[in-house]
Amino acid sequence: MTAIRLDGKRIAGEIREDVAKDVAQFVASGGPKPCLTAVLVGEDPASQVYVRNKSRACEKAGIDGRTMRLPAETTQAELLSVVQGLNDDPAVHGILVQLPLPSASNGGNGGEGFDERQILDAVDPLKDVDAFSPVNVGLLMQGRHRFLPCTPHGIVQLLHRCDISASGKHVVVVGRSDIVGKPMAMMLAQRDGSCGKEVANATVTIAHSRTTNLKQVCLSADILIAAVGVPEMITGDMVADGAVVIDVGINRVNDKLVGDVAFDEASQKASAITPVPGGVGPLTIAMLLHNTLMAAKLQS
Ligand SMILES: Nc1nc(=O)c2c([nH]1)NC[C@@H]1CN(c3ccc(C(=O)N[C@@H](CCC(=O)O)C(=O)O)cc3)C=[N+]21
Repeated sequence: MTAIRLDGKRIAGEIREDVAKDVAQFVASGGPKPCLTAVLVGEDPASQVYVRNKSRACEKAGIDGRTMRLPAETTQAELLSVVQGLNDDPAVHGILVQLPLPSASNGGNGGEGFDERQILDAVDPLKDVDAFSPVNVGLLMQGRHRFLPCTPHGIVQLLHRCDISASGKHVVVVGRSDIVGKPMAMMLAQRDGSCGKEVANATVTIAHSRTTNLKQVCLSADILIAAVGVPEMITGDMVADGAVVIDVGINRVNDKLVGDVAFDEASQKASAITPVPGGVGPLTIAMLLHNTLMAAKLQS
């Protein structure tokens, strides 16, 4: 089988157009211009690229995309007070603290390294467009979400818009991060998904680096979602014939972007697969715009 390429970039474009129309309507009806402020600490080149893409996407959607740049040596207390200031600023609807924060060896927090959890916990849950705050994670767990985390939500939108049902299927999520793996599993297992029942009601397995017999587990997946951050770790022999493969990995290897899936091999087995770049990444940004508009609506 040769897989269909799931065009995340095109679908992200559709979502961004929808958001732009909604923003225009919201503003025309007297709402404030939605404003997203990204806080970028230090000079990590990958983070700079991401933050730049994001602010360009904001402008195109009619959203005020601001970036606050702080030096790596910023202290934990200073960063907390920056977040507090954004919480208190009524003109700011969405706050995103770009991760990872600079490590101790990169001079983060004056060489001590940041307590990332404490920073993320400080973001007002109503402005938490990443959905990283424990309040929003808890609401998601209970099936009464406000914001959905951008990457898993983008994947749900992709499946929905490509008419790929997860209902009753076995989904294997490789990776258990708070940002992707855990919320992804929860969203697909839920009774009422964010796009209706077709992208919900899955039987979900979370696999990870300690999973015994990872290959066999992956081979049992109807839908295989790779979110491990290891370049091309999922090889063709781990993909069942006809499976749908979603690659969340964005790894820079010798100046080239590669996913967590060995794309060419996996394409020989899968029925559908997302490329890297042009797959899940652009959807993450589209859903961030969606959440920013939602934040502006919630606050006005
Ligand atoms: N608080 C926070 N929230 C995040 O959502 C967040 C973060 N921190 N830190 C970094 C990661 C990474 N991330 C990406 C999003 C889109 C692309 C993306 O659009 N990628 C393009 C390629 C871009 C390129 O060429 O470099 C693609 O896959 O086609 C990549 C990476 C969001 N992150």
